[in-house]
Amino acid sequence: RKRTSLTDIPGPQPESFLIGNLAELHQEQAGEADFRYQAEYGGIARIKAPFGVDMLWLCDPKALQYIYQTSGYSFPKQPERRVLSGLMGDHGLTWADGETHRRQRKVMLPAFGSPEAKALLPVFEHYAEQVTLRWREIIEGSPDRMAVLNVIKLIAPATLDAIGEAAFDYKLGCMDDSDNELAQAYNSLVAGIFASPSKSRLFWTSVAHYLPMHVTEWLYAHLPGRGLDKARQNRRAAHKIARQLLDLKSEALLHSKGSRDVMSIIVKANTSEDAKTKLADDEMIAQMRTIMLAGQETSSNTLSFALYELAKNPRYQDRLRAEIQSMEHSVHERGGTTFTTSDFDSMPFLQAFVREVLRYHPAVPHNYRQAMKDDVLPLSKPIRTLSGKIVNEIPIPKGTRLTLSVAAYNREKDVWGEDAHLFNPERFLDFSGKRGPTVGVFANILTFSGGIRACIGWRLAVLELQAFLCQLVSNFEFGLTEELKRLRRENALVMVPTLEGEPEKGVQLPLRVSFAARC
Ligand code: HEM
Repeated sequence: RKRTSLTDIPGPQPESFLIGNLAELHQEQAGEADFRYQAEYGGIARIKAPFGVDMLWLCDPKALQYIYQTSGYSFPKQPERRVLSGLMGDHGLTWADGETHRRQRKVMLPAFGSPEAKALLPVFEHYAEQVTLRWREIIEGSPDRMAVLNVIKLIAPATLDAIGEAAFDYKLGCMDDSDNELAQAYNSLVAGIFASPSKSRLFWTSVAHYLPMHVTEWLYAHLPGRGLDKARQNRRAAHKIARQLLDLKSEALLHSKGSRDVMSIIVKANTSEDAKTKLADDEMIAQMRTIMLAGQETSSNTLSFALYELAKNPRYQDRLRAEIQSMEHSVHERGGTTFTTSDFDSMPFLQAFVREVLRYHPAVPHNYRQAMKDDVLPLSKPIRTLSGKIVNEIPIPKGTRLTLSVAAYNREKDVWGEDAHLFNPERFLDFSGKRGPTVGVFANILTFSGGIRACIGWRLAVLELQAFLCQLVSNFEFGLTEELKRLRRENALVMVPTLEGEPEKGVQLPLRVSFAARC
């Protein structure tokens, strides 16, 4: 009854009093409900949570800028979402809020700057090469020198190994041994836990915010269930390795042998903190698990969708390959064997393609926040309320729950042009630079989020995508398969590719792969 001010905002009909609009947002493919709301209501809509509670859904650039950038910590994550983050990454950075978040992020930031990311390029190039060698072997042994590969299943262990080495200077060995405990623990992790949620699961996940957080945490730690078992198994496997790594890093630092991996830098930064701001051992372990998850599923899914777009758009595939192979010639001419980050920067189509993939296929389609106090959201475009008023700001009461639509912002026509729903890398080639308010941390795309909670690893992610794409596109040609007519962009907190009718098989993206011609 208190939340009367939201009732005047137009929005979609809820499916029922118990489930509100949650089913369409989470059971349909990622972004589908969002695109409908965007087309019908513009940048903001009232949606319903269980028990008829009003929430806001939004993709309005000015409102998003206010929430992510301007308001500091005034829009914390929703508690039930934090508990899910805790399930996957303990009390690490994706779980933390307010002062705890500020303290943790300060210790972690020095490891994620531009020079630190650049120093890790050889790691990504190495694992991209390993994937290339594997695929070569498979294709050479296949009839007609063409194989249908479930690319995501083959890329995921490589990106996990890459993050292991980049973040911890440790060879996890998931590519060599798929029975490896850690490889198993991360195999189809988010899809196994969060894909295709039933209505009852959506209901309980949402109403968990009526319970104190520690009670929900206890329930997740003890309730039976295949998804929860998978999360607990992941926790055990990740903790075992994280504990060993933390001891190794601390020992190395004592002997002044710290290396350039992310965790060594964090361990070092932590030693300069005073007792009050220092991260405790369990927080350090939580960061390691957070980085393993945040840095792996997102990258392998994005890379897989990138290969899918190339298969779908042979013209872009040819153009990208020509640019990469021509740059390879220049590298060889100067006596080099691998690309540098400046080489990547000198490939305009690669830059444009990576941006367009990130825009079009955001690995995290929604962010969830709530208002810590009564507030007013500014809007880029006025809306007409149900009572007929034209308003360009929306007063919201303390506690209002917000679904921030990354998927829809990335398709905003005012920002990206009339063809925003078209996959078109060329938009980034002649883009004038005027896109409305600054929202996202990279190219103003919201995929890495923005502001004080923006993805800390975005530079690493972009480098990794570039390194893998250069190797794979230079060596292989990608084509579509019949199965891809059933491709789903599954909303499993992280967006993952699955095939309609085969949810039990987990992530799938079967492509025809053959050797690429050399120009
Ligand atoms: C394509 C790849 C990636 C995408 C799309 C992505 C996306 C995101 C998004 C949307 C958030 C904000 C989540 C929220 O506020 O609820 C985030 C946070 C985070 N990401 Fe990434 N990420 C990627 C790669 C990486 C990599 C490679 C790392 C580390 C090596 C990483 C580490 C983190 C961490 C630690 C956070 C928490 C930041 C904070 O709350 O302060 N991510 N990421």
